[in-house]
Amino acid sequence: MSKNHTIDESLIQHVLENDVNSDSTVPAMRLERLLRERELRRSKDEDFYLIDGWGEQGARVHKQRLLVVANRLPLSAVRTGEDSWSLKVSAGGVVSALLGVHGYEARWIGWAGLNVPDEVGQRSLTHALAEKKCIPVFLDEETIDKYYNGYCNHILWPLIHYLGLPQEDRLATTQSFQSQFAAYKKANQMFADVVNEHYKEGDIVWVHDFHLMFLPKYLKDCNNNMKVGWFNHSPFPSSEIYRTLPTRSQLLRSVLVADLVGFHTYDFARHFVSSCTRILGLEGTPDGVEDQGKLTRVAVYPIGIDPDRFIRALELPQVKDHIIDFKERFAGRKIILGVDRLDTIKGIPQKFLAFEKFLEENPIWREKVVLVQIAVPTRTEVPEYQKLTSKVHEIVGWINGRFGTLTTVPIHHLDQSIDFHALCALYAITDVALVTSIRDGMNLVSYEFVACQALKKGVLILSEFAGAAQSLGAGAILVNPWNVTEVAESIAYALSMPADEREKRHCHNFKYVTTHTSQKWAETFVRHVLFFPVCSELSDTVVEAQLRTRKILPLLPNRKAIEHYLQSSNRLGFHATLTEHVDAQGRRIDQFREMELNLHPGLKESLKRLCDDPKTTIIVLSGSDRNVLDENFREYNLWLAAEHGMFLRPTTGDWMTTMPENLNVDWIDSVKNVFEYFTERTPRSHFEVRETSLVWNYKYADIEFGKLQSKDLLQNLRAGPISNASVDVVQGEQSVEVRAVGVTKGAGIDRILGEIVHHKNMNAPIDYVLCIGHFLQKDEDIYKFFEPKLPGEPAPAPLTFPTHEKIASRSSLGRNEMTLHEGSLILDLKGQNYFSCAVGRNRSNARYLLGSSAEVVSFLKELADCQH
Ligand SMILES: O=P(O)(O)OC[C@H]1O[C@H](O[C@H]2O[C@H](CO)[C@@H](O)[C@H](O)[C@H]2O)[C@H](O)[C@@H](O)[C@@H]1O
Ligand SMILES: O=c1ccn([C@@H]2O[C@H](COP(=O)(O)OP(=O)(O)O)[C@@H](O)[C@H]2O)c(=O)[nH]1
Repeated sequence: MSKNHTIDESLIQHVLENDVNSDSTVPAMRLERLLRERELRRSKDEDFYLIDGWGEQGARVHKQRLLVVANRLPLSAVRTGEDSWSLKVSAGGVVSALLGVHGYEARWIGWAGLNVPDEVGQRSLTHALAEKKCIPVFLDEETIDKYYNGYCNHILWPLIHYLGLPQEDRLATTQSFQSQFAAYKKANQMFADVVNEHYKEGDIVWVHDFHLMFLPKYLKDCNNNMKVGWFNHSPFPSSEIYRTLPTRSQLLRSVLVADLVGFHTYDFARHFVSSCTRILGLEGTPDGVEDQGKLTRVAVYPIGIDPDRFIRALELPQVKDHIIDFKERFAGRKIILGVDRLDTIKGIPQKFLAFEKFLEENPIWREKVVLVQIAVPTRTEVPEYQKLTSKVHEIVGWINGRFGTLTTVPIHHLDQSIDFHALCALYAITDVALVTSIRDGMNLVSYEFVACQALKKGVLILSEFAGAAQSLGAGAILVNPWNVTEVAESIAYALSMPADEREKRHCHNFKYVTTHTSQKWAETFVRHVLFFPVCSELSDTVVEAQLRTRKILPLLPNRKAIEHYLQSSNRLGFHATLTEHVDAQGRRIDQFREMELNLHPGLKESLKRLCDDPKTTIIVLSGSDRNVLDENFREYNLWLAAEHGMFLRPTTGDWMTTMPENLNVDWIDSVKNVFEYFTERTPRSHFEVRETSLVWNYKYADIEFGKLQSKDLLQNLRAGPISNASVDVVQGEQSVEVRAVGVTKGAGIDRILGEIVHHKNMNAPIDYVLCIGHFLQKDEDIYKFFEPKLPGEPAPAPLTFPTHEKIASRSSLGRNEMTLHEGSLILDLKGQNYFSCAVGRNRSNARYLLGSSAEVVSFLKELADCQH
């Protein structure tokens, strides 16, 4: 950090301390000017800035002190003399993300990356780091070896990334395992000691990652009032893998002492909770893990980057110079970029093998493309990493030897880290970024690439095993890195992708990356350590997944349906397909227009005529809520039934509820959280919250991606919010709906009919029913309701008017005298005056089929034209 930087900061600090109190907004022009200057200076001096004690926007001063505790400090130290040090920004996503967080009075506690055995060294390094608000934990050589190289990187890291426990030399492994575990605990205690030394009452302690799973326990053992959050940056594997770890229970129990436990994705959180339930026998709830009344909250906080830092950097002269230089160097060739720590989880060999396959299959590209791979050395003392380095070199040599020429090599491989400016320049000029992690907590390289691509709009090929696949999957090409053929084909596709598709994909991701920042991630997590909204407890799940079918349907015999209609005198019509996503001209709205439901314009006139016939009662029965129906049908003389019949509105009059009194809807908030999470990560998906159900709809999203996301969403619902709730999960073609048990259109109809008969004072049975709809399987019980007898089924009990009391108990309506004899028939369809009709779906419990909404429109027009 430059000298100017320090003066600048202290000036701002001075203004803050003298002009404002802790809670007020700072309007002063002076401060604004200083902030602008600081921004300008930051963009000039990108070497390093740390969580700096106040808001990036400069609007509000937070006095919240935060102790960030991570194994690695954001600065790694290199000794240049007995008491002099050079500090360099550490590599890795945790550091990058946390460097983008502002607004806290923060201190970072961690290891500086080397052993400093002597007192002079420790004192001078402590001093040098203090300027950057960093506090070192000094680990001795043996602890570093056994804790960091051993237990963390040889045992835990491969295990949580699904690579399993080390298997070679079982006896030695077992012996070293025990001493490594002891060192792990010792190191955690050393971190705890430093935290305790610097802790002030009211601080929040934010512990990061799998290196420090014992820390929450050690801290709380000392001071139970300390607020401690633990966030895991890596995957948490399925309990089937995790349970192989000999020390599995102790680690889980220590983490559970924290006030809040966070993960990047729902999958990781779910795996953690199920490990606690299966291994420790504790109870998993929608909010976390419960142990004898004590709840540890477990939640999802997907990390982000500081996008502005990258966007601003592209304007810097140093970056522009790099861009010119790289463009010259790689002139005439498309650039594929890989940026990874040289880690076993990053799938670097897989990436090279896929690239080799691509070159093999696409000779025309051989001299027109280069794969630039930045492989940042990491954990170089660990044998697996040493083996990986040799393996990677061998593959690079092989491919370059095979496809290189006297003037070009296909793979430009660097075993080095590069500086921030060069990295930004590389991101900006890249055509295709290639991320092939075989497992990755998130993968921030993919976010950084997107942030730097506003001009070029290059393609991101992203492993489906990276946490980032859930957030950037809509714009990326998702691949299985083990499938080299698929990756090779994706490279070919990405290199020749049309500009409009590139742009569309890039826009999805750019929007996500620039709105889901590391700042927001940190603010949400820290706020939740202090306060967390707790959901209520749930019971019983039912999952409806398959569309069960009866037969292939015949087309609706229009003539016959109309003839019977004309002969009848008390008709009932049900419709559920009157709304469509259409524009004013009746054209179906495409993916990139508005998503509001509108009454099909071609229907308006005929619907009006049908509704106004006194012999006909029309009911629109929908899953939508009351507002949607009011907006579309206000002007018509028909009945509206919203939320699958839970609410009913007569032709004239107000909405009433037909909802059973004991209906449990306590689960709605927790389901909403899951829907919100997936909606944010699935562009063009949306969800609706109603009083008795919620629907997540991905009809307008990319269908492939929507399907993938819906699978994840379902798994996460089942494992969490609805694991014990009285709900039905109904999968539509492109939707997932969660409803209170028993809410179906068929169940609704029973109550609705009673109301109508009563309301209209009907004194003759209904002698014609037309029921048209595109129903989910769950709602197809409506067809059966009117069906005298389905083939192979026993005849249903005849439908009669319910008693006065029965109706009154089902409804909130005030009641007049019944006009028909109780027990007399409501329906008199004679088996032939019933026309149930599915729309656009071949297999259904309906009797007939209409091919599309347009066919519904033309049939109803025909019907209206025939009546007088
Ligand atoms: O400190 P090292 O041993 O050199 O390792 C570097 C970091 O690697 C891991 O990063 C993870 O965090 C990223 C940000 O959340 C995430 O995007 C990535 O997928 C993870 O691998 C590790 O978890 C960190 O603790 C290390 O510092
Ligand atoms: O030479 C380099 C190349 C990359 N990075 C950074 O390393 C981080 C890698 O984070 P990611 O989440 O992708 O994976 P991790 O290394 O944390 O597992 C990114 O922020 C990169 O900008 C770095 O510091 N030096």
